[in-house]
Amino acid sequence: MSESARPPSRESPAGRSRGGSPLPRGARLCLDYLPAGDAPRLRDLLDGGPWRDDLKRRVQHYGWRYDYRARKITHALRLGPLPLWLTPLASTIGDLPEFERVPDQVIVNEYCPEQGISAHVDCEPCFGPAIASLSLGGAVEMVFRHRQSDKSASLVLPPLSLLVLTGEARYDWTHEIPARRSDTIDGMRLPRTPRVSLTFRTAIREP
Ligand SMILES: O=C(O)CCC(=O)C(=O)O
Ligand SMILES: [Fe+2]
Repeated sequence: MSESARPPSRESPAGRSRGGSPLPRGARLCLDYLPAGDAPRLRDLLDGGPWRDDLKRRVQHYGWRYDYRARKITHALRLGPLPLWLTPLASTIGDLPEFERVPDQVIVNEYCPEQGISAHVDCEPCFGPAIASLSLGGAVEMVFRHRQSDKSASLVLPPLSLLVLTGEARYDWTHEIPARRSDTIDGMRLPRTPRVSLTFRTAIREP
């Protein structure tokens, strides 16, 4: 991972998701967050990583293993510090204004066409108030649904972008990636291609 100075990244148009409904407050998409030249090495490192296939999609856990069933992280699930190749990225994400400290937990999700992630709020007692997902590979649509109303919004996550969720977007809205074969992006039906995301979080440890 290059540690070269990162140019200020572009953001998605102020607070608007596709279709025009406002993005949940506290959601911010940084376009071209990862320099394109850093992506191939990251993809190679992930390809050779410790994939787990206990879900419908393949995942890798770093820092702490997350127990999807019990929805918690315990001392027993500590995997150790993030690998060295992830630490420069974790520390630049930790410098974002939304983060109080450097993320120490990362989940890598691999989505083949027709795979998604169902509507959820990232575990509230397990992880801190800011969450950031870096996208690699094919673009997908993420859908947000307000937990107390029928409001929804959706956003295309392009490769190299970083989605940061805090506040209402983190706690009051669910997010999901519909399991589909294609997405309609800018009026065009685009078949899905494999996508990998890395989600950075700060673990809240058991006392
Ligand atoms: O793949 C993504 O961008 C989101 C992943 C996600 O929501 C999660 O791991 O909790
Ligand atoms: Fe999530």
